[in-house]
Amino acid sequence: MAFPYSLVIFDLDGTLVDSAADIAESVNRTLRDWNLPTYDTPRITGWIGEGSRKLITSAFRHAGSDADIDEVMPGFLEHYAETALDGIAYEGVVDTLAALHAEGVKLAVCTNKNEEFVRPLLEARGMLHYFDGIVGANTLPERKPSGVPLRYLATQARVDIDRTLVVGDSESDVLAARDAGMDFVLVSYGYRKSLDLHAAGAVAVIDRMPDLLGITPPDMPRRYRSMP
Ligand SMILES: O=C(O)COP(=O)(O)O
Ligand SMILES: [Mg+2]
Repeated sequence: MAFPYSLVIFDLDGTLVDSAADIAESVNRTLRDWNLPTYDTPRITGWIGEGSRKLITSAFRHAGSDADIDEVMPGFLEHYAETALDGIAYEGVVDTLAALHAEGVKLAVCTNKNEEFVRPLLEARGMLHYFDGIVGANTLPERKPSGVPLRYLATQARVDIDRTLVVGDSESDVLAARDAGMDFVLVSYGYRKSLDLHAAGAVAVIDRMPDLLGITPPDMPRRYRSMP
């Protein structure tokens, strides 16, 4: 059966690429620079999802520091750049992108990672050439949980919102997809916090990316469905 959407917009961290350990390392290097305590990866993973500034702010506040984050950011972004290419694609991701691409489905990335880190990472994992559109945290005036970057990508791809699917792992993805009025699929393996996967209104919850190829959309267009 043909894939039921014409455009798929993927989240990056925790959806396509497992980057938590590298992000944690860049946070800890920054904490060390400021003589602050460091944290383990699961703890830091809980702060990922709303961009690098929120992430380092959470880390510094938990460490008891009230340092001016404007002063912290340059060093953090340097450490982030040092580790940004280390993320590993989750199992089956590249094959799934290849299968969708071969079917003529357009593909895009919408992430709260800064744009300058996105292309090099996708390139390093052999995925860059599959994507027509890429939006990072600093590409547009608004970022997830706003639906603006998702709508921008659909407009750019000339695909209707009803024919666009969002695939993500966290609260930001759910809120952005709902705001944009787009269907969404959640991966169960990512970096979500308190999100209840099965109550979020997803078209499907998948444990492995290749399962995306078998999803069936609801019969009813999204605007007629009740929201949770
Ligand atoms: O870097 C972040 O805060 C999260 O990035 P994501 O939107 O790709 O999950
Ligand atoms: Mg994510």
